[in-house]
Amino acid sequence: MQKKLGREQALEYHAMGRPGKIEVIPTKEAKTQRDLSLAYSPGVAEPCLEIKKNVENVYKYTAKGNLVAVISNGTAVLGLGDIGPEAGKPVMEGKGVLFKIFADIDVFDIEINEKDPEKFVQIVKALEPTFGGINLEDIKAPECFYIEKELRKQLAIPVMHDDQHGTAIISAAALLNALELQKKKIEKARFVVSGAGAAALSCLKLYLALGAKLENVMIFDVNGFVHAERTDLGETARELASPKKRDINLAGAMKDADVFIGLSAGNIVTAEMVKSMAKNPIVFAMANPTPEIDYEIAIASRKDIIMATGRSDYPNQVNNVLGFPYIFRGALDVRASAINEEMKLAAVHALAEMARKPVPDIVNLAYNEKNIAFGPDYIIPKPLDPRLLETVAPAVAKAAIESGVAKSPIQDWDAYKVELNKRLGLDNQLMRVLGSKARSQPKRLVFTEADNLKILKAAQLVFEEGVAYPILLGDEKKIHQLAEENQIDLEGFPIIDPKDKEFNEKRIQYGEIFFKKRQRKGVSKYESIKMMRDRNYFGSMMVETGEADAMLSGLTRNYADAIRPALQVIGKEDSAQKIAGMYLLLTKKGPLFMADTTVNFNPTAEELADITLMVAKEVRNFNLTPKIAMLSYSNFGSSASPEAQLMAKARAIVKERNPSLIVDGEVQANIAFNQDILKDNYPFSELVGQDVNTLIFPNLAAGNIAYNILKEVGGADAIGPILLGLKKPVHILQLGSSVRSIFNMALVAVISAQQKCKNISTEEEVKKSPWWKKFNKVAREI
Ligand SMILES: NC(=O)C1=CN([C@@H]2O[C@H](COP(=O)(O)OP(=O)(O)OC[C@H]3O[C@@H](n4cnc5c(N)ncnc54)[C@H](OP(=O)(O)O)[C@@H]3O)[C@@H](O)[C@H]2O)C=CC1
Ligand SMILES: CC(=O)C(=O)O
Ligand SMILES: [Mg+2]
Repeated sequence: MQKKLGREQALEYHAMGRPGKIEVIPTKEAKTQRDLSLAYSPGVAEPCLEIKKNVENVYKYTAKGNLVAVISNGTAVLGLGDIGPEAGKPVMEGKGVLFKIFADIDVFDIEINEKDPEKFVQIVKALEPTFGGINLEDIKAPECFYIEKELRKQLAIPVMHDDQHGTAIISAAALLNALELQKKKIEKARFVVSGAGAAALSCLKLYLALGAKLENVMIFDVNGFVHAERTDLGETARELASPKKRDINLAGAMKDADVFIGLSAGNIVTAEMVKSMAKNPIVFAMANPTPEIDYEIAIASRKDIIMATGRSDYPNQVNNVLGFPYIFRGALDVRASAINEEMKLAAVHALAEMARKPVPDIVNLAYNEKNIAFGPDYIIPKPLDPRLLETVAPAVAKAAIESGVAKSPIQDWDAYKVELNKRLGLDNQLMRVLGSKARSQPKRLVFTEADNLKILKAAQLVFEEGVAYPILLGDEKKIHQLAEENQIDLEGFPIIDPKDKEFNEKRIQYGEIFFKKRQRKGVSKYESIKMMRDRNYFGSMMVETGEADAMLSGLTRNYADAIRPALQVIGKEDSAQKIAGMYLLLTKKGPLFMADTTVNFNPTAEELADITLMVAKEVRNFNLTPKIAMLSYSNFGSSASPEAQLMAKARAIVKERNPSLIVDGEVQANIAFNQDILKDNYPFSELVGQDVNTLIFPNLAAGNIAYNILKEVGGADAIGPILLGLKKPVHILQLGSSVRSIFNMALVAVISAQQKCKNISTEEEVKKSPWWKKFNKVAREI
């Protein structure tokens, strides 16, 4: 149910906070006077002199080895044409983001105001000392061919024009698989290529290297059939042009063709043309953002087709994001002096083979599919597949070594793979897993403060991301006005104002249920019904009665007021147990779960044990094994104070109740994370050899202070508070949370609803459930 993005959202995404998508972050301490003397003058002179003595030392003492320039002059930006260097900058920044998140490569995006190829080459050449590699991007043909050829000749670092070779590599991998599935031989296949630009001609060259025959190829550009007698062709187009002039157009050429390759412009191919192709045709319509033929039209035109586009919203996305991060990763890691044909072919085969292997669950989850498997709808790996890095980068690195362009060959390939996976960042992976898990079974989520702009934006986001079906509580008029003022499309979500007379009956029904629960706790029937005018009671009751699956509240209320209704209406999982609050911190070292940060001020050892066991259960919900440190200011009995003994005692109770849980303490936080000290001084500890991911604090003050310091000073993202111990998922947001934090909490709420409320799971069922039945406008739109 993922929705198309709106213009406003795209603009707001780029403009919000610090404009643009990137910043520079120092990698060394630079806080004290000493740090500064090392980072800059006088200390910095030492690496300068070492590099002066031997220029190769630049890789040892500077960021060059992991730094790629994404360079464009904005003359062929996506399929938008010559829009200029400034207008191309968002694409180049975006590419920087993809390099970073998929392969941990740092990027400076450089937009150059120069169309003259010779001058462009001179400018880029002069940048060589700064970078470990150069990714040329969105430079139009035929200039791009000359520019890349010259730079490859003149520079000793890898240079790749991604629109040419990235596209060629990915589409070639997809083509090999499609040909196999369609039982066609590349040598015999008849190709029609639409476009004679950077991408199209390079793709064709690579297909020829893989066995395609030029005599079986017909190329078309904006002026029609590309043949040797034409005088308007660039050098590369001339090389590949048909030797004979023929009176034929695209439609004529496509008759009986086996393969159509489109890298030109949108909507230039018709269903009739596809119908006229040979049996089992392959159609790659890769123009962005509009393909040469619409996916739906193409697949409706015949059953035996294999169809791919450059878009993420259809199967078989042939897009260069599958290549450039990993190709450069492999090239940088062996200090390759170029990206040569061998390396490109290695990437092609690695990608093609990867698509034939069974797909891990995390990929199925990420795409909300049950069983992605090699076949007509899956001929190329998916961009969110975490195996791409450990598959493509080593293949490229190996080919660089074997073809003699690697200056720093890799010795230990197993260690290299481990290093690559570390680069992916556990926190990124975790967020992807959470997103995927939530999307696999979206739930109905009540937002009690829907007359707040941040909540409305978050509700829109969770719906668009396919994470949840929002139910909005609040003043309907106010909500609509806010939505209108801020161009938020409410998609017709149910809007319920519990105070409205329209909901009299519902208030009575909920009030009676509530009265049964609280009648001996000092609440009268009249009061019970009246209390249902309060959105927190009403929302909690929706969850309690199964008319919704989870609830988010608290953005504008104090914690105690927000949590009370949930406790009274829904109650605890186990009446004897405590409830507790946990935070998930996404730190540079990976995710850290911290408790209790929000509910229990001074828990006893028994209560701490309860909290620890609840946290352990929740950590497993995140697909992680809890490795728990019970924190204090002393280590394993080094202090006899009651405070220190409290944590040792809590740990003993936990072990008694769950002997297999990895948990130890009392221990200081720094020791819990320092394997050397642990091994040397406390070899008996269960934490030796374990990456601690869960911290239990002796009291609320310590936990709360610690997570806030990590967040504010350490720059960690905080998700929480995640309320533990309630029968059904209700989470109380922090006062003033950002839209992103609310979204993250929605993921958490949906995931726990998946465990706790298995009743509603499919879109069909949601449409039938009470609030949607009532608001049948939504039922139509979901
Ligand atoms: N899916 C992917 O990963 C990628 C997709 N692309 C897409 O491919 C397209 C081309 O990009 P690129 O090669 O960099 O750009 P170029 O400007 O280098 O090439 C565009 C080519 O398309 C031709 N063309 C334009 N309109 C038509 C038409 N109506 N009929 C036939 N040919 C036409 C042009 O002809 P002429 O020269 O005569 O004007 C030119 O040969 C873009 O849409 C781009 O988004 C590009 C890279 C990667
Ligand atoms: C994907 C890409 O690089 C392009 O469309 O230009
Ligand atoms: Mg491009």
